[in-house]
Amino acid sequence: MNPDIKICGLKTPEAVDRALERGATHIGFIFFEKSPRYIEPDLAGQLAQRARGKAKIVAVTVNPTNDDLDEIMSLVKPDMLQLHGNESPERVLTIKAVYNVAVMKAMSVRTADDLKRVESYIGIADRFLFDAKPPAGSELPGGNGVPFDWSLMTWLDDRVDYMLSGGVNKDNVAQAMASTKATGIDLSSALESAPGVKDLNKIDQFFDAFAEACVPQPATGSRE
Ligand SMILES: O=C(O)c1ccccc1N[C@@H]1O[C@H](COP(=O)(O)O)[C@@H](O)[C@H]1O
Repeated sequence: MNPDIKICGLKTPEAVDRALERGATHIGFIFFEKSPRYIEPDLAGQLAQRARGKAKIVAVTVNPTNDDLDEIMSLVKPDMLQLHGNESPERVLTIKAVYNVAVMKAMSVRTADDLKRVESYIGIADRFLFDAKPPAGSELPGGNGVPFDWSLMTWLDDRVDYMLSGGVNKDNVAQAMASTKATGIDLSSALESAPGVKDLNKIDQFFDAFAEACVPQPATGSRE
C-alpha cells in the first residue's frame, strides 16, 4: 500500500488546488502564530471548502487552548487535529471527547528513547506523526525542513500507525518510503520558494518523484 501524502502549510487557493490535483490525501493548515505558514482560521475555512470530500483537512495546532479550538473547529471544521506541542495524553483525551474529532499526535525524535513516549498515547491518539526535534534557535516546533535518523523507526512497535515528517523532499521521499513503515508522508518546507510561500512547480516535482517511488497498485474493477 502506498502511503498517504499530507501537504502542509497551505495558504492560497492555487496551492490547495494543485496539491489536490496531484493527489494529496491530506492538506494541513498551520495555526501557530509565529510560523510563516500561519493562516487565519476564517481564510483556512474558505480554503478547506475547496478540499472537503477530496482530501482530509488537518488543523495543525501547538498546545491549543479551548478558545483556539472553539474558533478552529467552528470556522475550519477539520477532519483531524494535529497536536504538535506538549499535549499530555489526558489533554488529548479531553480534546477528542469535547470536539469529537480525530487526533494525530506529533512526537519529536532525536534518539530511540524519544519513541518510548508513544506508549502513553496508544489507544488515545488516532494516528502519530514523527518529526525531527527543532534545530537550536528555531522558534518552530515543526516545519524546519530537517530530517531525523529514519532508521530509528525500526525500534517502533509495528502496530503504531504513523506519518513521517521532517525534511522530506523529492530527493529523499523514495528513501523515506523504503526505510520506514510510515502509512503517511508529511511535508511542507521543501515545497516552498521562501518560508511560507508554496511553489507550484515544487509541488509537481515532488509528486512526480513520489509516483516513481510508488509500487504500482492492482487495477480495480472487472475486465468483463
Ligand atoms: O510548518 C510550520 O511552520 C509548523 C509550525 C508549528 C507546528 C508544526 C509545523 N509544521 C509541521 O512540520 C512538518 C513539516 O515539516 P517540514 O517543513 O517538511 O520539515 C509537518 O508536520 C507540519 O505540520
